[in-house]
Amino acid sequence: MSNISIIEGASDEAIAGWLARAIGEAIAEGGPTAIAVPGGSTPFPILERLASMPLEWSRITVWPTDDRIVPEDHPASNTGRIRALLGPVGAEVVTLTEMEQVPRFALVWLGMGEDGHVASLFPNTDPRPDDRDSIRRLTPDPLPPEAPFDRVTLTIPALLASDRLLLVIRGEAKRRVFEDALGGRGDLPVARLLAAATQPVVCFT
Ligand SMILES: O=C1O[C@H](COP(=O)(O)O)[C@@H](O)[C@H](O)[C@H]1O
Repeated sequence: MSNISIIEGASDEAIAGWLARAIGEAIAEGGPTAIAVPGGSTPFPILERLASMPLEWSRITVWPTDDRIVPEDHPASNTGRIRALLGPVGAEVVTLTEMEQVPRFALVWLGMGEDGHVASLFPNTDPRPDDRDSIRRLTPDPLPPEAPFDRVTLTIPALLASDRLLLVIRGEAKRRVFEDALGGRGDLPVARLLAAATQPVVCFT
């Protein structure tokens, strides 16, 4: 497991500031910069603040870590919501399909569900660090009631082909799941991901 820093009680503004610095550093190293960002509900207030920060957005390609198989104008579409915020400032936002060639990411930002899923790697899907595919289409079981759709997702090796990992874990129940994963207890997707990570990981709670 890699070097993990936990930053407690961070505001959305503080997390957006951290992201802007990390992305700015990656851009300064030259060339196009690919990042991956989560969906769900937690990231959007942070993304709203990030979108107003002075970054060279035209040099940034944004990949959703995962999405629900719905049209982009559906309220549950992660890609649609990310594009609505970051398209207007000049970022390229990728639509995740099994046909895409996945780059190495400067930064992968992940959320986590209370069931220990990261991206759309749900416990029933047996996500593996040695998966040969970078992107998979799958069906969560049980289907989460707030987003009961088939999914498309980056796999563990695609998420770990990154220079940094960031997690934002809010709420006591998620915190307990995360602490168990860190302590090597259980075999949930988040535990598998963290066990295989070698890059620096920052977790905001
Ligand atoms: O369905 C999803 O859920 C997770 C967690 O979302 P949150 O709303 O509890 O923050 C998210 O990370 C993932 O990208 C999303 O598709």
